[in-house]
Amino acid sequence: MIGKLNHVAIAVPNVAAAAAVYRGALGATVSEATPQPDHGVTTVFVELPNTKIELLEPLGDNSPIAKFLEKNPSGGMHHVCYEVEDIYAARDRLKAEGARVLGDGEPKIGAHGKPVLFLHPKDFCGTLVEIEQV
Ligand SMILES: CC[C@H](C(=O)O)C(=O)SCCNC(=O)CCNC(=O)[C@H](O)C(C)(C)COP(=O)(O)OP(=O)(O)OC[C@H]1O[C@@H](n2cnc3c(N)ncnc32)[C@H](O)[C@@H]1OP(=O)(O)O
Ligand SMILES: [Co+2]
Repeated sequence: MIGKLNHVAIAVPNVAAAAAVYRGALGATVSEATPQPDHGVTTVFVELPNTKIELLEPLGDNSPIAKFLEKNPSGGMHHVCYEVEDIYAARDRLKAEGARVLGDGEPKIGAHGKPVLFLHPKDFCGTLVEIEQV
């Protein structure tokens, strides 16, 4: 069911500083920062030959990554995103298998303008999993 690794996300306290590290020391191609108010984050994407790194900074008072950063003040690996062909079929299969789909269970439009869902880390080896329909 899951396909390519679309991105690995790193939550950071300051996305501009993190972007400068990737652009400078690591010599990567880095996007501009994009506020994503519906998701409570500001994102920067680092383009790699085979996938992307998503840098995330909290946006607003109820950011879903705020608590993660309290526990990891320097930042840390936050989630992985796998591609799926049909997000509704994937959701229904995951729910049938007893996995917890976060939020109201309805896909939201993510940073790439595609539908995304998140799955509870406790059901996936302690890793927050995002699925994105491509
Ligand atoms: C613009 C969209 C963009 C895209 O790619 O398109 C994005 O990726 S947006 C990314 C930000 N949005 C989200 O992360 C939405 C889904 N996340 C959530 O709903 C929350 O972060 C949640 C529920 C996973 C955790 O929320 P919170 O930290 O407030 O809850 P708890 O402290 O109760 O955590 C429960 C339990 O899970 C552990 N945890 C939390 N976050 C992670 C994580 N990133 N990876 C692994 N484990 C995580 C936490 O430590 C708790 O475990 P416990 O043993 O009970 O302490
Ligand atoms: Co993501």
